[in-house]
Amino acid sequence: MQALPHMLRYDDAIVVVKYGGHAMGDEQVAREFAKDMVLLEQSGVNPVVVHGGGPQIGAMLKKLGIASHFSGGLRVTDKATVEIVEMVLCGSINKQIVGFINAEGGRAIGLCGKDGNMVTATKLERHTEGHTASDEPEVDLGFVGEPSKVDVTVLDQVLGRELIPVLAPVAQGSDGETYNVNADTFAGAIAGALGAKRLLFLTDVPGVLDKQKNLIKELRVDDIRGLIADGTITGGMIPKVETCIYALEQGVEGVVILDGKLPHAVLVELLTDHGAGTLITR
Ligand SMILES: Nc1ncnc2c1ncn2[C@@H]1O[C@H](COP(=O)(O)OP(=O)(O)O)[C@@H](O)[C@H]1O
Ligand SMILES: CC(=O)N[C@@H](CCC(=O)OP(=O)(O)O)C(=O)O
Repeated sequence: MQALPHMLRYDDAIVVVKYGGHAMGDEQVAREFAKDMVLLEQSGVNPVVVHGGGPQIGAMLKKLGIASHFSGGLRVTDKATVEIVEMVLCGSINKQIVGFINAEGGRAIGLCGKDGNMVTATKLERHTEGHTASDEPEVDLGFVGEPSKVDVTVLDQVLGRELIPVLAPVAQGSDGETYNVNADTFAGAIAGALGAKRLLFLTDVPGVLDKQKNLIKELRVDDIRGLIADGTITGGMIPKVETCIYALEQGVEGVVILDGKLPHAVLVELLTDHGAGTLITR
């Protein structure tokens, strides 16, 4: 009964769930995640899954003897690397998640940004090794893109028809090239374009932590800027909270960062009174 008011609140709402590569490491957890997506869909919510796969791309590149490194949290992506990124994200990972959802009785449809011109990317033209040091050498990230246009026509066709879209963060550039897009950024662009009620980031920490490593349950956009400035938020959490700010500015009502390894994290967050992670609002 505790879930009922929450189910009413999310009835027919779009919830974008970004499922990070670290969170999906354990098969049992991935199957539980798939079950949660089916339950949400059956409860009248419209879940849209955007998955990552950084560690899995890394493992495949290693197997093939292709060296890989990151700059400012993004993978430097040459021609050979982008082929593997597309193979791993749009191929094995996307189809594995689709399969897990289908195995739980759902009907998933696996797509990437290229399908129906959903996400068009432009080459990300930045940047220096660090986030702030201007004297550091410029790094060419190669085929790393940022979404420049989102066309939700395909998703509009899919949502509300008992289908669960599962999206891989690969996009086509207006130059015809294939681009590797950070999955957080991709999820933020999709959530913004769909006017999602919630954007959930499933990661490997309980949420945004303070300096004493305690969970911060609620944050406003202005608090985030302070936490970055004073060094509380660092590393991979920076692009994540920057995406939160972008999505909120695009009209998403609330963004939650939570631990994807927690059993049924999404259900606890959406359908219980206490929630599961850090809720970020405007
Ligand atoms: N204040 C903070 N609270 C929580 N995590 C933080 C914080 N600052 C930095 N981090 C780091 O951010 C990481 C999450 O980002 P990332 O590794 O990119 O996740 P994902 O692979 O799920 O996208 C955490 O594992 C943690 O090491
Ligand atoms: C440009 C860039 O860095 N792309 C990421 C795409 C996958 C991703 O973002 O996966 P996680 O969410 O698991 O980190 C990469 O190549 O690893």
